[in-house]
Order: sequence, then C-alpha cells, then structure tokens
Amino acid sequence: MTPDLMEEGARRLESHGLAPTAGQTESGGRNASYGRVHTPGEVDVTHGRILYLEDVNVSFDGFKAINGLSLDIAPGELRCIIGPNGAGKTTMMDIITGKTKPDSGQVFFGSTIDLLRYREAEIAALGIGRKFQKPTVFEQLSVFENLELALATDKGVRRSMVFALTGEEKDRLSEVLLTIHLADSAARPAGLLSHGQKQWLEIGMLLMQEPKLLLLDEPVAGMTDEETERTAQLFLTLKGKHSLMVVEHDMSFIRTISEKVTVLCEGSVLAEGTLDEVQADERVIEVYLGR
Ligand SMILES: Nc1ncnc2c1ncn2[C@@H]1O[C@H](COP(=O)(O)OP(=O)(O)OP(=O)(O)O)[C@@H](O)[C@H]1O
Repeated sequence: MTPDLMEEGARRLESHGLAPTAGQTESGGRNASYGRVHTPGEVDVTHGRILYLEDVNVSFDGFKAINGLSLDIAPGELRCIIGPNGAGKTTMMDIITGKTKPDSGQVFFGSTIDLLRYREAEIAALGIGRKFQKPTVFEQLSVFENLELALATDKGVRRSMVFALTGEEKDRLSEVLLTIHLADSAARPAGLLSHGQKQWLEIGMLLMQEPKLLLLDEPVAGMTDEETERTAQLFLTLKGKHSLMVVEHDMSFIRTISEKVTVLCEGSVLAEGTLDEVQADERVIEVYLGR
C-alpha cells in the first residue's frame, strides 16, 4: 500500500470515528502498488509482448542477485515463476515495479514503454499492479469501502472525503465483488474476513484500477485447500483480460493454473516450458525439485 492510500484510509477511518490501526499492513514494508496518478495510455502489444526483460543485471554489494535475466510475457498470459529461495524472483518483481533499478539491461512494458525511466508510483499508474505475499487491507473498513478506496486513489480524489460513484464505477465494483467471491460479504469489516478472503479483497482492490499486468507473490501461501482452489479459479477468470505473473512454491496450485512455467535460479532463467517439461528437466530437479 502506498503512503497516499494509507493516508486516504486513515481519513476514511477518522470519518467513521475510528482510529487507524497501527500496523494496518503486514507486508513488512513490501506493500501493494496502488495509487494510479493519471490515466494510462494504451500499451503497445503489437509485437506480442506485454512485458519484456532483456539481459537484466543487479548486484547487491557485489553479489549478483539478477544475472543476465531475459524473459517476456504475452498479453493475457498467466505465467508462473518458480525457483529456489534466493533465485531472484522478488528482486525481478522489484525491478519491474520500479522498486529496484538494475545496473544494466532493458525492461519494457509493451514495445514502447521503457519502465526504467519511471518511478514506482508511475509504474503502478501505467497499469502494473503488484500483490505482496501478506494481505494489506483496511481491517476496520468494510469490503465495499476497501474497494471504493482503491477507486478513490484511481480517481485522484484523495483529498475529498466523499465522492459519488458513477454508474459505471458501481458496475465495476459489483463485478469485482463477484469476481473475488465476496459479493455476500460487501458490508463486512475486512478484519473479520478469513486470510484467503483478505487476499481476494486485496486482489479486488488492484482490479478496481484495471491493471493490464498483475504481479502476484505467493498468493496461496497460508490458504486452506478450498481457498487455494477458489484462488486458482479466480486467476483462470482473470487470465486473458489481464496478464498475470505468479510466483508460487505450491506445485499443485501451479499445476491447476499454469500454461508456461519459468524456472529462475541464481538470477537467470534456468528452464521454461510446461510444468511437465520443467519438472522433467534434470537441472530443475537438481536445484529445486529434489530427487
Ligand atoms: N536489498 C538487498 N540487499 C542485499 N541482498 C539482497 C537484497 N535483496 C535481495 N538480496 C539477495 O538477492 C538474492 C535474491 O533474493 P530474492 O528475494 O529476489 O529471491 P527469491 O527468489 O524471491 O527468494 P524467496 O523464494 O526466498 O522469496 C538473495 O540472495 C537475497 O539475499
């Protein structure tokens, strides 16, 4: 959650006579990228790629966390990223979202938008949404109000306490409530939701901003089997309309949703293909899946 969304949430809570809960977020400083600041232009996907990384390198104190990383994602694709701890998966997402600037390489959104020229908030505004591992929602606000709040930042009306939803926005909010399986819980305080429902709500908050590309970091960690299954269905619904990059360790979840899987290791792509293909790859078995 960006500072401006935090501020807006605090104002909303005050207007309800509620004090903002300290530690509203649990994401350890790695927060979701809300806060669209301007209307995004169209992303040029005529070359069949919504995201394109070429020979990207990042070192931390001489340690190469990302090492000649190249990959691309097609519009509407649902790409799964797997790999051992420390492979560079989070750092790759940090680079795409502008949190970390690489030492060298290219990172393009569509064919024309050079992401390395933009700051984190601007990249969110361009239509790249990021979901961190832990849910980040305003627990004292209702599900509906959380979604409304995501729209408020989208509309650039952070300073106004009250704004009227247009018919189109009401429709979007209703559609998102259905998509995230929370239509029956619209009036519930978010704090009363289960862990899985909070995750869906946060995904819904991103969806309110109509992102073109969604980056999701371990979305089913800590979920029950039923919640994991519902999340798989949710992602399959989102695919096509949005492009998704999903980092996950849960192999049965990946089997349910995946088309193409990329295996990262030591900061670069070790293997790419269907889950069956990468699971049969000796190098992947060696470094990640075990024998
Ligand atoms: N800011 C930083 N400073 C120093 N080293 C870092 C920093 N960020 C990441 N690293 C190192 O870079 C490597 C890649 O880390 P990263 O978090 O991207 O891996 P990961 O694939 O996401 O791992 P995991 O599956 O455990 O989340 C690790 O060795 C990590 O310790």
